[in-house]
Amino acid sequence: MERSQKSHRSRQSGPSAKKKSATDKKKRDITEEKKQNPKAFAFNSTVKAKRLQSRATEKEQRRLHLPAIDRTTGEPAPYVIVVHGPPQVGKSLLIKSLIKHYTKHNISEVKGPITIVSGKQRRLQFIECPNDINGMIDAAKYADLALLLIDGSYGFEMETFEFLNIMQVHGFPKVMGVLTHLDKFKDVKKLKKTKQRLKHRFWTEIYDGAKLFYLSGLIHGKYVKREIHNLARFISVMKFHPLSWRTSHPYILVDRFEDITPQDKISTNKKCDRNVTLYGYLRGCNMKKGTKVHIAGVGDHNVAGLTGLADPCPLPSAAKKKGLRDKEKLFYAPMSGIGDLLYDKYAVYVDINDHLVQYSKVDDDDTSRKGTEKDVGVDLVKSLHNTKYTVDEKLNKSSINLFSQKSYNSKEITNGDDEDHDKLIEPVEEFDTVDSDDESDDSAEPRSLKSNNRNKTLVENKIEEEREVHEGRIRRKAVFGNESELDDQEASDDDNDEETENDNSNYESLSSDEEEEEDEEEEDIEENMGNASKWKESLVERTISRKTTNLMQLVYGKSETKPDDSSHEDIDADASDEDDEFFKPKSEGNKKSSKGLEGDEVNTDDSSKFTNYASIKDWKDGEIIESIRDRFVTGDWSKAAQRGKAADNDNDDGDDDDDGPVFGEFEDLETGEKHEGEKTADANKETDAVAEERRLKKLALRAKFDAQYP
Ligand SMILES: Nc1nc2c(ncn2[C@@H]2O[C@H](COP(=O)(O)OP(=O)(O)OP(=O)(O)O)[C@@H](O)[C@H]2O)c(=O)[nH]1
Repeated sequence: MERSQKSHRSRQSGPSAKKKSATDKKKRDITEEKKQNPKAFAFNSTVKAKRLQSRATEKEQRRLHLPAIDRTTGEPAPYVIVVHGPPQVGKSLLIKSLIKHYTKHNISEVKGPITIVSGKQRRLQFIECPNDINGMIDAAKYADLALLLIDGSYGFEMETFEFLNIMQVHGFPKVMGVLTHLDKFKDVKKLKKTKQRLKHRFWTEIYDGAKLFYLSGLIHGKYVKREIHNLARFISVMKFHPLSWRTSHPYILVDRFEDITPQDKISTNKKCDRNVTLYGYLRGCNMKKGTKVHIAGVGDHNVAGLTGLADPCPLPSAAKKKGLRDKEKLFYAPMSGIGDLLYDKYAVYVDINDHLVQYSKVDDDDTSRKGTEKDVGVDLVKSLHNTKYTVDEKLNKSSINLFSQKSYNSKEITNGDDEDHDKLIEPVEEFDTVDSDDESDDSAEPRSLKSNNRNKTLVENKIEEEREVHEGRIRRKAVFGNESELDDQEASDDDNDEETENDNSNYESLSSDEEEEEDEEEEDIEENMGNASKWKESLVERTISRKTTNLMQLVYGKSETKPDDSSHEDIDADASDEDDEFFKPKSEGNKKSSKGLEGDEVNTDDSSKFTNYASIKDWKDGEIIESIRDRFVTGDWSKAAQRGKAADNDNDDGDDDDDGPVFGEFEDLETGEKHEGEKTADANKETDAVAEERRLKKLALRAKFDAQYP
């Protein structure tokens, strides 16, 4: 038997398909035609299509901005990038790493603004934000982008939130978070969890999706090249939207200053008025001659003259070519001692490299400076050092706190065996001066005692400040109210030996449970971060307590159309409660609420609406409703006293323990003077008759109404 061989399947695509003969091509054309599906790009689901469309529109809207008027003439001034963070977080190192990335130059120290050319059309000016409130306020005024450095191994510190608050006041510039010290984590899972936790917190504080960079550690004392590259790329392409106030006001970030007062003038009078030249890029709009200027931290001054100078760090030539050539990667940092020859109006300066001079703060203190001759540069730096000290001291003494503190009470320890001894002593002494309730022991204590050393201060927006000694210095940890609550709960719920929130490694304890599932993790984060669940709880409570009482129903009885049982019950319960409150002497009401606070049904938001379920009568019972009917205008007042008494007796049965004696008092007030009560009833007989008549009329009206609208 002959079997027909199965023919090869002809190729539909690829190079072999192209080699086919003309007839094949024809065939293929037909099949391709068939393949084309006219509905390929149509939508299947209308819901999905609608969602897609609205998303596209939203994206479009987000991209739209008010047209910004560009008042700048010539080359735009460099964008200012403020690097902010608590002490020792790695600000200088980040600036150094970024400068190295952009310019391929190493800088030994970061002092004052450092200008670099980052692209054909962009210059950047990096500046380290000082660690004091005044410095932060100034930085918030001129920052185009704020890099918020956060010590990942430690968590958020108060400085970050203080700076965020200041920025909110001065017009929020662009903000990016950078997590450092992540190499301190040994456990990968813990690291991951911490990253997530910090990211969510960061998002809550700024906006959902705010950029947060991770710097995983150091290589040869510098941050990882790849990570710095990514960060730099982000900064290079970032769009800066000008803040309206800034665009209409001229301002300068001074990157160099010289005291040009003649020497002889100073020698005759040390406190003479000085002439100072300030250099910097003019931003915002043009500055007029003769206007007064405000120098931050100095005051208002007259400008003797304004001169336009050659750009010390010009943009590369406009010739078309891709990228920057190394030659053009310019930078300018006069205060950091970088830059070659400097020309200005008064002189020409030749900059001598720092390592040739070698002066520093430490040498200064030791009075063994290496330079033998006194020179201006040394003096200048020395004066800068001095200024820095006084500002710090001033700040320490003034102890400004942005967040209001409910309690201020701190302990401190001294650390004898540490190389950072000097650093530690300084703030500790300062602490002594502000301590109100000091329980410190001056003896040298080991660092392991840090946990006892914590001190919590409640701040306004649910961020608590915890001062503690960490790595030989005092740090102000930011602890979030609900986070610590959660910790407490966890500590009490779990039998694990997890540390409580007061513990030193609180931060770690949060992420120490390794058996948790991913989704649980997410939940955990949610609870830690947002106050969502908390506020939702109180919302439900509030809604219940705010249910309006149907007075009409109470006075005129139930209508034909009954609301559903549960809500009816609620309404009645509330109403009875309020009535009780109204008809009871004050002491009774107070007693009730104080008793209630011990119970479970505490409405802490609105204690006036508090419900004591024990004393609730069954208001569905027609008899009980009848018993208070006469307490209203439409009721029969002559019987009111007696009925009231009956109702009260009912109540007495409910809870004898507490209410008994109080009700005696009540009886005294209302019905104790019985004759009087009767007397008034007699005297008002006529008015009662009128009231009765009115009541009947009303009842008739009601019946009529009910008949009309069943
Ligand atoms: N292990 C580790 N060390 C880091 C990291 N970042 C910075 N450091 C180190 O932390 C120390 C402080 O870094 P700096 O750059 O001087 O920090 P700073 O914020 O400028 O400090 P101040 O100017 O004193 O506020 C340096 O010794 C850095 O090497 C990091 O991610 N991991």
